[in-house]
Amino acid sequence: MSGAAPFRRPGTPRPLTLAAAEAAARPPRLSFLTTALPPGALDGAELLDLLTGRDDVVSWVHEGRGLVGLGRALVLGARGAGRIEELRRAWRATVYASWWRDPLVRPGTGPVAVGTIAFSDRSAAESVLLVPEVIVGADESGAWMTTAVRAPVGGAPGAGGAPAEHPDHGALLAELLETASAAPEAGADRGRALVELGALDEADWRAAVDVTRERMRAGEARKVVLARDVLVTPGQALPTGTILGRLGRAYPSCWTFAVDGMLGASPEMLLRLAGRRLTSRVLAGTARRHPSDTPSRTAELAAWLEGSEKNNREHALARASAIEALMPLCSVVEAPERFLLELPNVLHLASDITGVVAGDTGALSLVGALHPTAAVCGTPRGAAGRIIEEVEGMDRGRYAGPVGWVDWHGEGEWCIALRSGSIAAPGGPVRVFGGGGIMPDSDPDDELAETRAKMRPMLGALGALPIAETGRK
Ligand SMILES: C=C(O[C@@H]1C=C(C(=O)O)C=C[C@H]1O)C(=O)O
Repeated sequence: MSGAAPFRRPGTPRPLTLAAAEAAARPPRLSFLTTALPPGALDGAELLDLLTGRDDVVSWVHEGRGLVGLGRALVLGARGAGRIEELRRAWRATVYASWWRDPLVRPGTGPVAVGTIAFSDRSAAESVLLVPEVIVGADESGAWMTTAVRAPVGGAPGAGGAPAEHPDHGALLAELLETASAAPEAGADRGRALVELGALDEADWRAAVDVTRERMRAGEARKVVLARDVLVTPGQALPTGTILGRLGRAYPSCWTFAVDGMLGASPEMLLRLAGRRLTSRVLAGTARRHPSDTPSRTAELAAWLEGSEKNNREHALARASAIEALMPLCSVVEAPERFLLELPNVLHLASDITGVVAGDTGALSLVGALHPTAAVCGTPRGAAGRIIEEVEGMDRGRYAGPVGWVDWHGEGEWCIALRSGSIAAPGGPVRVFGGGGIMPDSDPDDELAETRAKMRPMLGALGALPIAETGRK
């Protein structure tokens, strides 16, 4: 055990856990209260500092802004092919049945649920939408707090109903800041982390790449994204919030996320929907780099990647399939030239696609339409999905699935859960994932090295890399 108690305010009832289909039919009633935090209220603390030393946390932080949360007021769960649609309906019904007060009305204020969705329709892993008991958010205009509690029985639904008792936001923030400053320093690792093989060892994974190449050469698919996993036991029990702080400091331009034990620092924004405007970032095509590379070495790598025929083909397939998926949903789609995205562990070919969503399609419906993209599954989707299932030898769980948040009117932000791992029990071992797009002319050794580079953010945060390779500051 990590020694850090999960967040639980005295007197709060057990979290309400419901199957999404049941919640859609008989929605739970929550009460949400958002208040602005006064300027300077965070007292110099970063959002992720509020999670240090804690388990049962949620996170969605990019360049120091976003949402962090604690506890669970409600958990909605679903499995199978209809999981995203069931969760969407359940959340919509919950919002309709709930009371809230939100004087700010900005993205991320008011009722918000965070979610993590299994990659495959056939996964044994549950897909969830979770409402934290407390959220602290920050954007360029300031910070806020939202609390969620169960609504009293009898009040009318909707924003006009009876408010429930909410904790005092000022006192709650003071308590969070105090616990954060008392939490042990996140820097040093005491013991050595143990890294064990996952579903396939390295030789078997290279053989899986071989088989995949053969099947592609025979015409079965044009691109297939294969992944592998390792099991990491940190040298000391690490609370989830402590791991997140390390990820956020080492990879600030990524989205440091955590929902229900799935956590990581993803560079790939599946979609952001705000004011009907949609943004989606497609990453495909990768060069590995080392944190100690000189600028001229990085420039060489960048030139190699931008000129690599194989990587450009791989990127073009992923980009085209994202545009194709968005066209029927948007009145306008724009896809400017691809660019180079630099991260501490890898360089990627990247395309930022923007659009204006037609009608009232919400973020979760768009997630359902886009997932799984060619960047994490392949082209054509059906054939690539079959090959993955047959050769990868594992259930991906929520790895490479959508992770993000949705608000009261269906807008929100969703990434693809990459550079990630899953924790089954607080303080316990972490299953870390990494994958890469396989093309008919891929080299299995290169692809294996690429998966290692993509595991580096998580391995570094778990103390399983030499310190020089962590990118940690
Ligand atoms: C599959 C992963 O990454 C994806 C595959 C990429 C590639 O093959 O070049 C690049 C970015 C991601 O879309 C992963 O990080 O595990």
